[in-house]
Amino acid sequence: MEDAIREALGAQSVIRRSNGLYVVDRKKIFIKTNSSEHARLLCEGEAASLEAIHETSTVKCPKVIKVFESSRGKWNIACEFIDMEEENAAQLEKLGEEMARLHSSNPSLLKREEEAKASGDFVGEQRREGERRFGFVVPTSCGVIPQNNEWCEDWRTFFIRCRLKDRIDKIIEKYGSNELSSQWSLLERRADDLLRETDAVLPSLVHGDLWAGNWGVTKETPVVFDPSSSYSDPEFEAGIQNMFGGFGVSYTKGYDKILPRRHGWHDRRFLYLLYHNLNHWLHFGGGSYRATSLSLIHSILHPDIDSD
Ligand SMILES: Nc1ncnc2c1ncn2[C@@H]1O[C@H](COP(=O)(O)OP(=O)(O)OP(=O)(O)O)[C@@H](O)[C@H]1O
Repeated sequence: MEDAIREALGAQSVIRRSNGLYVVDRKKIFIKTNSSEHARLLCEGEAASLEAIHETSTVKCPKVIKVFESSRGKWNIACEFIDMEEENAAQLEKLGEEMARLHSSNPSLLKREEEAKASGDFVGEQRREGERRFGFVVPTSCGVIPQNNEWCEDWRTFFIRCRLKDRIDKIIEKYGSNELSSQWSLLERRADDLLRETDAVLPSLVHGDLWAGNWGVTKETPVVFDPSSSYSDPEFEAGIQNMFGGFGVSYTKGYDKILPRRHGWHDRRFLYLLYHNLNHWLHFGGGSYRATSLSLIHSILHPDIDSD
C-alpha cells in the first residue's frame, strides 16, 4: 500500500501510523479504501461529495487530495487528516447551524431566487431558465449500492424516480417482493401528492448520509465525513437521522435558527424515512427493514389510520 500511495501522490516517504492514518512527506493524511463491486464509483462519488461540501465553506469536512487505485479493484480516497475528539454532544447545536448553512449555500441559486422574486414570477422564472435541477454530477452511494443521480427539473420527479422507485425496483429484482410490486402505483400517486408542495423548493446540497456515525468534532467545530451528496430538498437530509433516533432538540434549535422547517414537513418525513429503510432492505435483506418499510408504506397510504 505504501508504494501505491507514494506513486499516486508523488511522495518521497510514506509511513503507516494506524488505520487510515499515514504520514506522507511528514504530513498526516487519511486514506479510505474500498474493494467492493462498485469501489471506483463509491470513491469517486464520495470524493465529489466532499469537494462540493468543501467548496461551500460551511460545515467542515475533509479536503480531498486524490482518488486512486492501489491494486486491481482496490480504490482509495486520500484526504486531509482531521484530528477529532471523542465528545461531540455539546456541538450538536453548532452542527445544526452548519448544516442549515450548507443547505442554504447554493449562491447562484440564491441569486436567481432573488432575481425571480423581483421579477414577480418565482417558479415560472426558474423553470424557463432550465437551471433549477435536482441530482448530482456523479452517482453517490449511501452504503455500497450506487444511487441514480440523474438531473431532474423538480424534486418530486427526482425523489420518486431516482430514490424511491430505484430502490424498490432493485429490491424486487434482488429479493422479489409482491407487497412492493402491488403497492407501487398507489405509493407513487400518494408520494406525488405529498410532494406537490415542494415544487417551489430550490435544490440544496445535502450530505445524504448524516447519521450519528458520520460526524465528529475538532476543538473548534463539528466535522462531517462519509457523504453521499446530491442537490435535493433539504428536508431529505433528516431521513437517515430519523432512522437512527435523530439528533435531538439542540440540533433542531441550531438548524431552525438559520433555515426554519417548512409547512408540511411532518407529512413528508415518512417518505424520506421510507427511502432509507428501503435502502437498508436492499443492502441487508428483509427482516426488520422490510417490516419497517411495509409499515411506513401503510402509514403513508393511510395517514388517517396511523398518525403519531
Ligand atoms: N479525514 C479524516 N481524518 C481523520 N479521521 C477520519 C477522517 N475521515 C474519517 N475519519 C474517521 O474514520 C472513521 C471512519 O470513517 P468513514 O465513516 O468515512 O469510513 P467508512 O469506511 O465509511 O466507515 P464505516 O463503515 O464505519 O462508516 C470515522 O468514524 C472517523 O472517526
